[in-house]
Amino acid sequence: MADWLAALDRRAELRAKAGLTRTLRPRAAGDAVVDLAGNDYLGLATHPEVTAAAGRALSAYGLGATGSRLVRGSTDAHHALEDDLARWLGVDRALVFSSGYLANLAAVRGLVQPRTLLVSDAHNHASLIDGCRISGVETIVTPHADVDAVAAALAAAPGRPAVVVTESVFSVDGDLAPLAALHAVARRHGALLLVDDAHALGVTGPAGAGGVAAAGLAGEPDVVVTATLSKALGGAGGVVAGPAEFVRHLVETGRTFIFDTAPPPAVVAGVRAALRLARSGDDLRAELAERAALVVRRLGGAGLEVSAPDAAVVSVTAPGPEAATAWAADCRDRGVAVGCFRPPSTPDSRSRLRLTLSAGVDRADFERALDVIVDCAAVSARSEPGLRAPQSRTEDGS
Ligand SMILES: Cc1ncc(COP(=O)(O)O)c(C=O)c1O
Repeated sequence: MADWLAALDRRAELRAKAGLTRTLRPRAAGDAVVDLAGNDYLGLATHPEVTAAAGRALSAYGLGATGSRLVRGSTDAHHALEDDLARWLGVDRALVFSSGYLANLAAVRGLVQPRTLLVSDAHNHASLIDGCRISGVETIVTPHADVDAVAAALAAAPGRPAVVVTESVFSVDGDLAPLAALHAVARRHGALLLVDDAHALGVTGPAGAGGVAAAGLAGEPDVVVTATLSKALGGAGGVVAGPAEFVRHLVETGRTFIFDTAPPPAVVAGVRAALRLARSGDDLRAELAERAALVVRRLGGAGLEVSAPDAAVVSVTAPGPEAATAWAADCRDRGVAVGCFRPPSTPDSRSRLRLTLSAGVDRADFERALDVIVDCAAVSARSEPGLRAPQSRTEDGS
């Protein structure tokens, strides 16, 4: 075997020894699993209005955008979605990207000047971390959701431009950032606040407008919002939203906008239809909140360690990476897909199952899935001494 391939094999062996092998599992169209692993929070990915809108644009424009918007031209579908996003988020202007990852890279990089200090939460998503890295400026990583640490970092850099970088709903445990407090601290120090609303858009805030809107910060001139269009909106793509001058700056200088093929018009049109449904989806959001509380009652009641039910993401602690893998595999064998998060996909050394809730999953299937997760924890506990066996069902069956 060539040297470089042998070196890769050795690294794969090390990952395997640490229980951190990643493998691709098959997924069939319309498979019958109960999906607690995807991010289709409102069940809009398959909504007939969404797929019909995408189908019409597919017929009109074809499969792909065929180029970046600056080179190939900017379709009505892209502009219409951006106008709707800007109105929904309460900002001047929005710009779509072909993924949330690329939107975050552009947003962070677009906000920095040579002397800028970035202050980034320790639990931030990889795309924000990479945005800080490619920006090439000093980055201080502050302990998770620690407003005092953010204040101290800003106070230690008087007179320097600074950006506080955070998610609103953190992607691994679903907990909320203290956005109002972070904004107050940022403003006191003349810093900007960049918020990734990926897991909040459509799920929290007035008319589902996300965590920034929920914190009363929509349209603030020192706040920039990013989000993915691939979770509650059920499609693909990302958005950066904020002051018109900043969006113009990204159109003219954002490398992941300029040098990337635009998101396909069909997806953009589908996402726009999803946005209309998400805005009026208070009933879906109420259902999600009920389900999150039910997870905590059922799994917490069975003695499992569960994160706070703040949004549509709830994590359940596993004793280690191998136990997490076995637990998730057992669930899958019984028809329930759950996320299995192990280092380095976790912000700390703790492995978890991550349950992402969807109002689109049948309620009875969802409740049965919770029983499966508890049962499988018991099975895994027998083969893995570190995993605490759950207690029996609570009396009210929740
Ligand atoms: C918090 C957060 N930001 C950004 C992204 C990236 O979005 P996309 O999948 O559209 O690239 C994700 C995950 O998908 C995420 O969880």
